[in-house]
Amino acid sequence: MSSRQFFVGANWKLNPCSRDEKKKLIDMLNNANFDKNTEVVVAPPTLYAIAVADLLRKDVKVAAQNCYIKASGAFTGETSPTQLTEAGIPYVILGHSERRTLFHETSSLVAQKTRAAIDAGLSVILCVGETLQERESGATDNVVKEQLGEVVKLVSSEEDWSKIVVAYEPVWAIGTGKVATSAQAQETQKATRAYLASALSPKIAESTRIIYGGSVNDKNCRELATQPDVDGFLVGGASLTPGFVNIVNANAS
Ligand SMILES: O=C[C@H](O)COP(=O)(O)O
Repeated sequence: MSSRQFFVGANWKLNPCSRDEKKKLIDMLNNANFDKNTEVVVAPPTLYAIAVADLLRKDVKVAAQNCYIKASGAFTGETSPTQLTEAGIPYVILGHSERRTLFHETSSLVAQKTRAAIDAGLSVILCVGETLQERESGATDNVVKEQLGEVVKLVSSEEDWSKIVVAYEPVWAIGTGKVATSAQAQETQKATRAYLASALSPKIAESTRIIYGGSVNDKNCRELATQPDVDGFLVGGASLTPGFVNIVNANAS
């Protein structure tokens, strides 16, 4: 049994839009019975991050969904990692496939953001994952290695990696209802851990949490959670529903 703490992140993406919806989600989280052994992190839209952190129970942490590589300057529309730290936001999601695809973020930029976020004192949920075409052509492990490899070039110490949670999110499973099988998630996450062992060190590989994201819901989470290299989840759509509580508790006995 691994000593890694189970981790469940809620990625609200660009939701909710109304104050009422936001309040309902916060009430749902504040009234939930969460497994005490699971670390729970909620990523609201950045505009709401401070308000959500103020209203949320203190055993649930808040993440931003993105940040820039610079602390300040003429970068219209961006959020700086230093500003997040100053605002008391401890986590940031970086490299989400929606950012890579819709906003053309390269693995190199994601790596620079990861470096900047850690330098500013943030912890990072670092997303990686392949497209359907890449999976079908047998390129999954290489795609994940390439994405992580850029980060490894800039972030290599044990201390820095203790601030990173790797989220394996196959692009074909995100928001599609097409969850990876537990065998597929385990196979890729095991290979990802093996890559971290060879590129960094066995110690870093053993202690880094590798979570799964992509159509996780309260029905499929328990089976996925049984896999030895699945250390938790990054949840999109289902994090906006009451079923999220069961996902947080997927690893509880
Ligand atoms: O960050 C979360 C992932 O994009 C998964 O989203 P989903 O659970 O809606 O498939």
